[in-house]
Amino acid sequence: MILIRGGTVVNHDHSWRADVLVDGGKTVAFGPALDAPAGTEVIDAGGCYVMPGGIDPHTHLELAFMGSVSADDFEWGTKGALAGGTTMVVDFCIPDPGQSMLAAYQDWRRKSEKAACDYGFHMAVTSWSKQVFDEMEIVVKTYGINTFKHFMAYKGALMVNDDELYNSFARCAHLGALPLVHAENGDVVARMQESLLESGMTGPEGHAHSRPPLVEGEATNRAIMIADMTGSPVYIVHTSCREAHEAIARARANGQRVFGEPLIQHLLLDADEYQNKSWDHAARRVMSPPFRDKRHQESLWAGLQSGSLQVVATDHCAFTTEQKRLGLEDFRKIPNGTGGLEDRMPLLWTAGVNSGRLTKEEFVAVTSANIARILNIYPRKGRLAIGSDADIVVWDPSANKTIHAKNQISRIDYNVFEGFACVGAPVVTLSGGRIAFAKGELRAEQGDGKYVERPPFSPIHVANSTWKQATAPKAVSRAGITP
Ligand SMILES: NC(=O)NCCC(=O)O
Ligand SMILES: [Zn+2]
Ligand SMILES: [Zn+2]
Repeated sequence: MILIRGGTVVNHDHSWRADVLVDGGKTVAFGPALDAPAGTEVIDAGGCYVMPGGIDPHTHLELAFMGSVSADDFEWGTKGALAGGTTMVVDFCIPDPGQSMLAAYQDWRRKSEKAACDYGFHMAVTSWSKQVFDEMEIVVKTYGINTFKHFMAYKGALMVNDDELYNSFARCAHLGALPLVHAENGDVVARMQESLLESGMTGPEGHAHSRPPLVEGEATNRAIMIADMTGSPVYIVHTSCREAHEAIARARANGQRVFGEPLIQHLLLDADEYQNKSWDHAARRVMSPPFRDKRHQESLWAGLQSGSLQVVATDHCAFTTEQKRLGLEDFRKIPNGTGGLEDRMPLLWTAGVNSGRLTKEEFVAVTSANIARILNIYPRKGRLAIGSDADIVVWDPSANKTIHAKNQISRIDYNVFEGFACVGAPVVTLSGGRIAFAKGELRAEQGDGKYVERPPFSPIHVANSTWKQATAPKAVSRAGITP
């Protein structure tokens, strides 16, 4: 047993002073002054907040992508996560061209055996066929995956067209699953890339110029409207700009079930980085969508404050400088992706809670509770309650941590947040009832994490489909043919 003594318990809707008792991987009791049964390990949480461990629903660990394999695998990615207060990741299972979803799932289960914290998968739909239609049902019913990812970008590789989106969203609606979308107009990006290269722009700045906010705003609108026509809710990953946020906010104001996920990178890092004279510096920051200017960052923060954006993730897809150099001659070949798993929670606390943009309860909402509800694993995850998984972070709001690549757990040789000074960090992370990280020391081992199945037909899905059925066009019943 573990007793967390003297802290303030913070859930997304309420905070109160309580000790927390953990037993057998679950949270079993709360109270103002709990006794420690014999043999109990006591954690002093005086002056600290005791919160649900973070859930990062957007990672790419050991992903074969753009001619390389992302450098953080399930072991190092999840160890970094735990050191930063995140206790569950959801990674994207992406079938190779022509590979069945079932085979891809087996590959991901093999790769993820090394995970040090709990994990789940989203399944990517990269083409449409009878086989895909059939396999989606197995993925939901047998593998416990209730989310399907669609790329509107990466033309010639992962991109799907509107017809495929429509078919897949409709299938998701039927199966009680939620479609996720990478929303950038891949056709337009490809044309802009060609013209920038023809004009002689080969460096990483070309990556940003080929993916302006309009490319994302257009695709976000399109995905949202296609989802509405199929009767499905939809979740837009890595929402990076005002145009995309406004599309989501507008749809929500119209009663549509749409969710938006800004990344910590897009909240904090500027488009200016791509103008840096150092090729390596700029290339290390190449990701899709690219970083934006302050106007967009302010819009994303406002979305988190007002509730029109619900989740902060990382899209952790880390490549070394050497891997980035695959694109030295042509920015299209720079592997897309950045890291952030270890840093998301301290950075968001510092820039969000310490600035007054977010309350500590809203911090819990956007780092765990909201996504747990969207993924239909709440309150097992995303809440401190009796019977919930003991995935807990003891958070010291006065702890100082300056981010340096030389101290990080990630396997890459730099950190896009290098030098950021954080105030607020985990002192202890419990994962599945065990101390995974304490006072700077990582205790979790590879393989400690468990695969988390997620049932379909979340309350959100049920409400949405009930409403859609009630408001669907109905045939007019007529007594006979009128001559
Ligand atoms: N985001 C990014 O640049 N890399 C990972 C793949 C994706 O999410 O698009
Ligand atoms: Zn993406
Ligand atoms: Zn991604």
